[in-house]
Amino acid sequence: IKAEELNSTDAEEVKCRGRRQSLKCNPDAWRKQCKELLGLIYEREDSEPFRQPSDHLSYPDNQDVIDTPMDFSTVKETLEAGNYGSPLEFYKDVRQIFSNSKAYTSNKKSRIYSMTLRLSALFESHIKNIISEYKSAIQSQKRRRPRYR
Ligand SMILES: COCCNC(=O)N1CCN(C(=O)c2ccc(Cl)o2)CC1
Repeated sequence: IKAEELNSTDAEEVKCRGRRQSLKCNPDAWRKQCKELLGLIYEREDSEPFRQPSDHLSYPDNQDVIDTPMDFSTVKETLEAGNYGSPLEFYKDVRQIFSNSKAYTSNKKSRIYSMTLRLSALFESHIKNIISEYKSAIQSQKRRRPRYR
């Protein structure tokens, strides 16, 4: 069979199988990428208040009870234990950290809250590519399922 006779999905698959597992085709590449992203976050002083679980109760202006506490050490442990099934689950937990801080503070100018704004800008700029590469790696692994009427 000639390469041009393959349809796009098969061609993708052949491309992925043939080549050593490059980032594009490797559905597990996201774990390492998320670890590196966490490293970037830990380098930022802005992450300091979020590296450990916070005792929310001791903060006077706690508007809402935080029903899902989250912090970066918990995210790090979950990732290193292999307990995230996809970068989307990682994304969900990290976003929880930022939304807790927002729910937490009464004034949007609070110092701690402004730290999460800078952190989430950094996070969002990196996580986008990790998730889209993951989705395309999954696509190229998928066999075309025959459609049964
Ligand atoms: C040194 O770190 C100890 C653990 N962290 C911690 O206690 N906190 C971080 C989470 N947090 C807030 O996001 C927040 C928003 C507005 C106000 Cl105020 O606080 C409350 C305080």
